Amino acid sequence: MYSFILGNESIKMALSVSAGGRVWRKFFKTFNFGPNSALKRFPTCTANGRLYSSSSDNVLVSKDEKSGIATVRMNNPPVNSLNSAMLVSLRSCFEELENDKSCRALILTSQKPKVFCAGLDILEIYRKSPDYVAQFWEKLQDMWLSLYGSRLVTMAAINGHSPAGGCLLSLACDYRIMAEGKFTIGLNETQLDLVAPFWLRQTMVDVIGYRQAEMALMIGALYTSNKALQLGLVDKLAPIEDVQTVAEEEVKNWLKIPDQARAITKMASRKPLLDELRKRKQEDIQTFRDETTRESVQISIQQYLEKLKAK
Ligand SMILES: CC/C=C/C/C=C\C/C=C\CCC/C=C/C(=O)SCCNC(=O)CCNC(=O)[C@H](O)C(C)(C)COP(=O)(O)OP(=O)(O)OC[C@H]1O[C@@H](n2cnc3c(N)ncnc32)[C@H](O)[C@@H]1OP(=O)(O)O
Repeated sequence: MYSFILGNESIKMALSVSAGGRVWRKFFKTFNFGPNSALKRFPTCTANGRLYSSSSDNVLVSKDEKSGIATVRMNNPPVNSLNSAMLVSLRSCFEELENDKSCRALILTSQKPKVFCAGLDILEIYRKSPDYVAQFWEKLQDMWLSLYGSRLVTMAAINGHSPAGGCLLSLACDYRIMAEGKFTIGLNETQLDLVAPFWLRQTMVDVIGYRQAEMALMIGALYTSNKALQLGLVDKLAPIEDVQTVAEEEVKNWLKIPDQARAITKMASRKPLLDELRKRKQEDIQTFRDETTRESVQISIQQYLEKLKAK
């Protein structure tokens, strides 16, 4: 049912055949669309009809064959923090769905309600070697490129807290539905003495506008669902138990729009930022590695970890 990835060429070919031709080919040529990856295979994924998951089960994927809507559930207890394995699994799943020509949309959510994603696993950047940190950052870049650059309708069903890297995931999607209540979302990096990279800052500006983004980023603000809705950081609220259903309804509306026109329009607006990161990937890795391994930043991270544990 699910074919394993053969690389970028196969998706170009499959879609240009299935969607009948020239327009798709031109589209791919123009936008260098699809996974930006040298990755040819996933970590072992088992496919049995509608449900499959990565070998470590940290990302669970199910797909409704009739509608072409896939649901990607993050499953890395206790708080879905993004460690290396998680980043690789997410990217693999996004790419697999991207290359599945019967897939039209993905809903990203958490298997564990109340926490959508706690952001980067802080332990992955605490007292690690510069090389380790650099590799970790590249995994984040690649995962982001595959989600932000996806041809699919991408919907974040934010069923809980979504700080920092959780907000990054949501911002990479086309539409965000968040659980009502006491949950928070935002880019709180400065609170950890970290600086959000240019591509993340830009998505925040694109979504909520310059003034609000500048302020939010400087003070590392975490917003409640209501405030996030007011700012446009999320598009809709729903009771936590309904977030998934509301997301499915919303996706169905989006799928009334012809895929090709929608995807080309999306790519036209996202291409500059995608290209910019592809171009500056090594520079961005170097900055992250150098900034994160600075002793003063390591001390701030340690203090933040202690605060978290003491909570
Ligand atoms: C000039 C240019 C420079 C450029 C580049 C330089 C730097 C760039 C740097 C960064 C930018 C990258 C963008 C992303 C950054 C990040 O994501 S950093 C991570 C930030 N995340 C947070 O601040 C969230 C912290 N967590 C929480 O607030 C809460 O856990 C929660 C609200 C998500 C959930 O609350 P609870 O359900 O109450 O759960 P607990 O708090 O009890 O947590 C359970 C358990 O998990 C541990 N934990 C929580 N979050 C993390 C995490 N992010 N990483 C690792 N571990 C985490 C927590 O300590 C508990 O552990 P135990 O006590 O059970 O051992």
